[in-house]
Amino acid sequence: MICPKRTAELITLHLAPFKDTDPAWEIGVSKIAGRGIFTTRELKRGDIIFRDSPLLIGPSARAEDTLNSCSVCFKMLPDTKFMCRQGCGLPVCSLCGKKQQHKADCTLFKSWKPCEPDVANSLLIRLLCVGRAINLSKDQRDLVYCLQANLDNNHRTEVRNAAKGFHEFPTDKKLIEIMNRTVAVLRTNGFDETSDRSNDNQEFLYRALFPLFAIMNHDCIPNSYYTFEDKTRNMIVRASVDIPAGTEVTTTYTKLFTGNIARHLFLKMKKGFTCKCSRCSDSTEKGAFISALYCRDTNCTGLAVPETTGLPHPNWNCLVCKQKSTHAQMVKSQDFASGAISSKFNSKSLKSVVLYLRDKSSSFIPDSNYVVIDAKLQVIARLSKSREDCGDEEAASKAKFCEDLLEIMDKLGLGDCVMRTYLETEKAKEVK
Ligand SMILES: C[S@@+](CC[C@H](N)C(=O)[O-])C[C@H]1O[C@@H](n2cnc3c(N)ncnc32)[C@H](O)[C@@H]1O
Repeated sequence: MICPKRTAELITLHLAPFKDTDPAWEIGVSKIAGRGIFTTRELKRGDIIFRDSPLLIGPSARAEDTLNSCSVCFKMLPDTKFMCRQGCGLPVCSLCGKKQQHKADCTLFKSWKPCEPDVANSLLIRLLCVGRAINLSKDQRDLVYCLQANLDNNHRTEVRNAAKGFHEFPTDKKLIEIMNRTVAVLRTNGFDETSDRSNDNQEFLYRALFPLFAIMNHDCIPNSYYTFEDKTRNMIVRASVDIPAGTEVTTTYTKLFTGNIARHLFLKMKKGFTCKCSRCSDSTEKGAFISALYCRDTNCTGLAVPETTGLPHPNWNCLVCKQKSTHAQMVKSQDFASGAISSKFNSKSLKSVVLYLRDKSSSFIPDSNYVVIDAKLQVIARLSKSREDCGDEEAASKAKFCEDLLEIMDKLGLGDCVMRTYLETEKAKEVK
């Protein structure tokens, strides 16, 4: 572990523009893992803990993304003629094309001679965030190197694959090492392909490295949440709940509404660790029962929950009749319920989905299960855009769905977060 003091020095330099003379945070040794962030004073729910600005940022440009977003401001561009005319292979808007940032990017990419500069190539565009590390100052580079980098077998693939899109990609070992290291740092700490940040209803057109945020460890019931300032893309981290002085500040790397098994798998596969937080050690997830299914015994009305062994295929226990089931047996019920609910969505009538979730689905899957939660979230999102074929009755159900999800959040002990604000706002729209 790199010394918390040196990390704090470099981060303080990076955050100097915020002129925060009395920070509410400090970096220390964590009981969860390595370094962590701790409060220097008591904070109330909603208080700002820190602001952070991206040390590196670039288009996310994953294979499945549309590539016509500006590589500097990330605004969506028209579908055609969005590539830089200077031949660097990057999409850019006419305003940003004149900015210093694009000039530096353009010079760098042109020097590597893109093979097809007029064609948007996701591998090349995605590499921009990593390439920008080459032009960082010494202190900034030291800060990148100061952050944890989980060096798995794949971390060299990104640069190796993108290199094929250039005629003269650098062969200098030091430059390649900087880029590979940056990929690993982004994957471990950043808003990157491996992070599932849509949890809080926030979508990202970019990948970015926020260095102070990168020191925060994960908890499935975090005590902080983040939002972004529209214009600057700076991050603001606030207390979700009241936090005593000297407490570790945590965030979540997963969606808030996924069950124990799915979170375990995600954290293990994508982040390389096993979470041992209080939610993960409780098969009922604090009584929120997000993974729970009905007991397989048709004479029993109990809920079955997976054991908290951390295994991908745990045994399940009924909390009433104590019947044990294998994971394979329970997955059948889960798959049946998912199939039934998604076929309703395929029918295109939103009204029929709402009525199904309101009156029918609880006969075969508990309302607390994440499949139902996901379906309710989809209904809320669709109804917030348009009424489709729904009337007042379904609008009232939307308010009820928001209430159901807020209740689940309360059971989990989740305080303020973007999801809570969203659900409260959507509920208020229907309750006049
Ligand atoms: C974004 S970093 C967090 C800061 C890190 N502790 C450090 O010293 O730089 C993410 C890494 O921290 C560790 N980590 C974070 N939360 C954890 C948790 N709840 N349990 C175990 N390890 C965790 C994992 O190694 C993970 O890959």
